[in-house]
Amino acid sequence: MAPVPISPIKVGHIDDVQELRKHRPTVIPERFVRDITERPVTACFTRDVPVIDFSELMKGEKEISRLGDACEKWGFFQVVNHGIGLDLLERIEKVGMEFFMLPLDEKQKYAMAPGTVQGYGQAFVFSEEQKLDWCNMFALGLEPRFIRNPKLWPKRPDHFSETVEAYSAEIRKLCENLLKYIAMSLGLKGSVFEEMLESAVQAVRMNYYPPCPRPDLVLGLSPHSDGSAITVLQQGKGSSVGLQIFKDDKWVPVLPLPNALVINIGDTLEVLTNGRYKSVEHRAVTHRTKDRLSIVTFYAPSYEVELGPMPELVDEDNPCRYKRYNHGEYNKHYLANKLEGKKRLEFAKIQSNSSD
Ligand SMILES: O=C(O)CCC(=O)C(=O)O
Ligand SMILES: [Fe+2]
Repeated sequence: MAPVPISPIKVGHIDDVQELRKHRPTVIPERFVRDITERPVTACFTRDVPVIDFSELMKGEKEISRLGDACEKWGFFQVVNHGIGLDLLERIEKVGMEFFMLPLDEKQKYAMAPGTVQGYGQAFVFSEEQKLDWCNMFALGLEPRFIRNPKLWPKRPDHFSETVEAYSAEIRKLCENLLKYIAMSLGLKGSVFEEMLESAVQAVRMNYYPPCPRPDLVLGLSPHSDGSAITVLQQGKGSSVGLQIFKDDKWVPVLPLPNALVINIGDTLEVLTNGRYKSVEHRAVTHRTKDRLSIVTFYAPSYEVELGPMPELVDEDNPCRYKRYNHGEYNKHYLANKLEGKKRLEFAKIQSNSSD
């Protein structure tokens, strides 16, 4: 079922979760069953993830300071009145869902090769022992153009590619603007991040989580932080509640708000802000009867860029916590390791005795 490996990585047999669900609806293969400590508990700690009104950010100080608070205390927020047409949000969900509903052999024309992250399949699987996520993914590199692999752009469903293009252009503008306001919330010049990221890398990943007969035993997506500067996540309308963030030692669900987009701080922004705005561990859980679609855009620096904490955010009280590195190197490291909380950020950390 997995594509023919070109790399030496041995991932073993990876069940396609939608096919499993179709043909053996009550079976959960061992590779999906999590160790007790990793299993999601059903008790929910509901706390309201901050909501930022994008149209208010343009008006000045007050909302920008709320944005700063959300980045500092949560690392996650939902943005409303973001200016992206609702029809476009609906269209991307429609083509995304239609893609996942195609027959397996059609989707496998775009199979993700082991150890890579573009195409259809399960990313971040590196060994036969590793637990699998109850999820199917489809991912495409978008910008800069040289990261595109035209063979992986699906011919079906109709309008898939043009919808992805239109959607991604809008999301890119939103990312640029959010980074501008995030810089302003730190008292920095609005263009500072944009200048640092240079020609930003943008990728989109659609995650489809079929219902699972035992949501208590599996994870939809393993805990991780994103390697991006920021991530924009659209939760499908009518999808089950699935995204959870790790806050104050508890898993907190992000309850979907109609037409809002979820934004989170990635590892890169944590480094640039010297840990003032931290990336946050998050995961997805499944539901017994409902499925779920999420459409996720990663907005990250150009691979050539050298990164490190900004001098403005380093002083005697805030000593430099991260080394300088080439983002391309970090990206390789990120992609070569399984999803495991914030472990991959260790790459950039200067070891100290402090707790973070
Ligand atoms: O599906 C979700 O809500 C989480 C997706 C996510 O965290 C990711 O794709 O990096
Ligand atoms: Fe993520």
